[in-house]
Amino acid sequence: MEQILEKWDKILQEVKEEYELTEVSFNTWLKPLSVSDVQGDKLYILVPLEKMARDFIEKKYTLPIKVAVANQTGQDYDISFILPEQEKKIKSSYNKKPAPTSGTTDISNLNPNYTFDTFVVGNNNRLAHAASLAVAESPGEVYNPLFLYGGVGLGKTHLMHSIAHFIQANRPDAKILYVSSESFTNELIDAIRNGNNTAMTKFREKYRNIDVLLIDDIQFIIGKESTQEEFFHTFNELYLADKQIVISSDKPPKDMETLEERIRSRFECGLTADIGSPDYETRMAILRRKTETDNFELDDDILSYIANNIKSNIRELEGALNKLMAFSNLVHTPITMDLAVRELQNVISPDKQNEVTPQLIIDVVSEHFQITPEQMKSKSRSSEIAKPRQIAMYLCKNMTDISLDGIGSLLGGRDHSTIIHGIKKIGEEYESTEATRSLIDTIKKKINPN
Ligand SMILES: Nc1ncnc2c1ncn2[C@@H]1O[C@H](COP(=O)(O)OP(=O)(O)OP(=O)(O)O)[C@@H](O)[C@H]1O
Repeated sequence: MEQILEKWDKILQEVKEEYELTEVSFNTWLKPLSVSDVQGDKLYILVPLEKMARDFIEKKYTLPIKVAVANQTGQDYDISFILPEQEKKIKSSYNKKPAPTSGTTDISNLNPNYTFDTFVVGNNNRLAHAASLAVAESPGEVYNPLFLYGGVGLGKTHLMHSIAHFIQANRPDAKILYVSSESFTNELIDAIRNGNNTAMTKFREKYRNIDVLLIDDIQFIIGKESTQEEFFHTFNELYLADKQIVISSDKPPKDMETLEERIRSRFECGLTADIGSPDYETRMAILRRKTETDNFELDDDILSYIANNIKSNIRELEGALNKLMAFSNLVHTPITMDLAVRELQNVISPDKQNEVTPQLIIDVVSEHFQITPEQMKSKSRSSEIAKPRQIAMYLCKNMTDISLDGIGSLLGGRDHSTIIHGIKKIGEEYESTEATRSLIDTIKKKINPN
């Protein structure tokens, strides 16, 4: 809540600038708005005007504000606009919710949209997804602990919330606790600060009297001695009682250098699954699913433009789409490629997307065939490697100015005649075979969507 309050003026300014609102529109619709409350991932915005105005603001500004809030705070919120007479009711109903006590389920902090149904499975997350589903189906029985790791914005939290939702739906009696390692630390510090045994006992009861504990972003407890110590005992107690533990982190246990050895070895005794960067197909599938869910029509070329230019972070991928949706909603205009390029210029660097280099071609072809660029450069003559290599030769010749010798040296020091042979072979297949033509065209689009 504090973070949003602090940034509120900036959030409104961002909407104003992004959508080029006039002073009159800004002063009439946005300026009167204020933050009423934040409850979990719900942001309540107070509209001190009549209902009609509220409805208009809701229709026109929900997405722009959602995007600006996400940009300014790094978090996604569901936005609700409320009238003054609703404010009291919302606050009191939330406050009535009992604070989680020992042994109760506390998943009020889960995002309802993060479920297995909305999670797109690709090569980058197949193991992590399968392991999460297995754990959700049989908590405490298969992989314990389940340790999920991967870079920023790749779906760790989404999978953890999916596990919690699934268990809650199928085992309503199970006591589930989802918490970030920061909250765990803060609660512990509060209990210690309280200085009495009751506070500490309460803390321990809360964390040790449950069936499933999901701790997100465990890397934040590293180096905090008393938190590590407390976590170690919590972990042991749950583990010995066959209770399910799911942990996420930005790196695997072996790379968490300052993590105590005894904790590291506990982490490694279950299953460790990583989530990598999504490939082009997965990025497209995620974008398509989101446009379907939000009922937003967007040309495949534009989706492909986004998928080609935002590669390593799904949060940013979704952010780009949200931006286009907000824009289209606001100006009631279908999004064309030109508009998309213009609107996303701060997210996607225009120079980058046009620059087709031989290295980019090698990377994209490798990714397409799921081999590594090193394999492409290797001596291997197996058809799984040789064919992609020849395709890379052909594309380098057709899409860049590089010399034949240059292609040869990039592809593992191959001589001139090998490169000519490869280019000729694929060129002939392109002319004579429909399948090769469509394959090459698809890869070309991945390399340069324009
Ligand atoms: N495979 C996927 N299918 C659909 N949506 C996904 C997928 N992976 C990630 N997302 C979406 O991307 C966004 C970021 O994911 P999430 O918050 O789970 O990332 P994270 O790995 O926990 O990031 P961080 O390291 O910042 O905590 C979320 O909106 C999530 O729903």
